[in-house]
Amino acid sequence: MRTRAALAVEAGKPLVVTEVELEGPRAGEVLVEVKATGICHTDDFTLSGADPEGLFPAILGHEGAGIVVDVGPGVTSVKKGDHVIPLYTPECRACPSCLSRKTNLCTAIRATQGQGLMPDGTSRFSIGKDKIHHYMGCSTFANFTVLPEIAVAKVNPDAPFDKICYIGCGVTTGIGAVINTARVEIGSTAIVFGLGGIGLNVIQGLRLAGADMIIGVDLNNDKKEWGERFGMTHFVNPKEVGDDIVPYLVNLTKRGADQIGGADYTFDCTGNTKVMRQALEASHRGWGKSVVIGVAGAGQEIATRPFQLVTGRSWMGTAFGGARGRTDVPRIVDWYMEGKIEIDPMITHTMPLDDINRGFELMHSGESIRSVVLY
Ligand SMILES: NC(=O)C1=CN([C@@H]2O[C@H](COP(=O)(O)OP(=O)(O)OC[C@H]3O[C@@H](n4cnc5c(N)ncnc54)[C@H](O)[C@@H]3O)[C@@H](O)[C@H]2O)C=CC1
Ligand SMILES: N[C@@H](CCC(=O)N[C@@H](CSC=O)C(=O)NCC(=O)O)C(=O)O
Ligand SMILES: [Zn+2]
Ligand SMILES: [Zn+2]
Repeated sequence: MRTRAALAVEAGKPLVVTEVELEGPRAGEVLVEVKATGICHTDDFTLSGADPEGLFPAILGHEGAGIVVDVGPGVTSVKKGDHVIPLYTPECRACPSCLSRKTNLCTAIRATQGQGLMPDGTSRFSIGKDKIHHYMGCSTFANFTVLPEIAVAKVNPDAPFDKICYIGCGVTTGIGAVINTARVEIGSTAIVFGLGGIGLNVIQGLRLAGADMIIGVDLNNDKKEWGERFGMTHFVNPKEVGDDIVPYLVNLTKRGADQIGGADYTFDCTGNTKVMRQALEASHRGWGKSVVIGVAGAGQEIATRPFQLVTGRSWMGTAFGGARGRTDVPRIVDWYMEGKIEIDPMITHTMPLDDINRGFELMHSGESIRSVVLY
């Protein structure tokens, strides 16, 4: 069949909307009609050329929702007509990682996924004789896409595609980082660096978890109102604080008899390695946990004095908020349907596929929280 798609032709260039050929699902695969897809900063990161795994030409996009329209031989867990969210972190429930119960990082198909291929080592997308790479196993910037069965979560069919697509990455990553990775307790203090599509979901996760003090840090003052909308209690713009934001934040988090300061939990949602260091060092001596969510470009490294770790701070990271996709994503969709979490206000812009590059421009200018492409 043929499908419309936004093609990443080469690094640093706008996407090109065109028709591509799409082969049907093989054994263990499903064909999905994508109804909506969010544009995440990670799509921009890969398009920029900063991703060591970036491949071109490729069909990017990993934050979608749609309907199963065909299944290949042997598929048992979903059928035609099911509403699904593609999973860039699949859940096979059989690999050593899934069976360990210690991680959500299923390893069943990670190698081929990183090469832009389906698990059998081939691509379903092409233009003429030229192969097009898949992306993060999802390629939701195509109206139709093929995914492994283990990489789709079946969700409530009443849930609106244009909102729940965001659960395919941003919502789950932010809330999951708080609940699954940091395991924040009621009454905690927390600092969130970067109040974009991920950081605001960390903030709503902290509100759900019952954190007392939720400090948001962003260079853009417009984000103050956004943070407050989802539970932030204090806002700090580093440009207004002076040379070093760490002592400022440590001082801000001094409470009662505890005059050491530092937050119980900190989260980097910027992808900036200097900010990652600030986040670690602004966490509490003895027990502070600092979670790296942001993705940094090829060649970048984090640094701190080992003494920061010797004195009890932990540096940790999270992919997809530690969520096991097929198990946890349907539950998060239900939380949305039950009004337990908010999504609608964060989707600030929608557009047809033809205007997808505008979604990237809105991200660059800081005007959008999330742009969603509607097919
Ligand atoms: N680990 C994971 O599973 C995931 C990681 N990510 C990554 O998370 C990061 C955030 O993604 P989005 O929220 O979609 O991006 P975004 O572009 O919507 O938001 C980034 C925010 O950080 C702020 N910011 C930038 N530099 C800053 C600095 N030095 N100090 C304070 N604030 C600063 C910006 O003003 C903006 O508000 C990206 O690096 C993205 O690739 C995204 C999804 C999943
Ligand atoms: N491919 C990159 C890094 C990209 C990355 O870290 N991706 C995150 C998800 S970001 C979503 O918006 C992730 O889940 N990583 C785990 C994985 O197995 O890919 C690189 O090579 O640095
Ligand atoms: Zn993402
Ligand atoms: Zn697995």
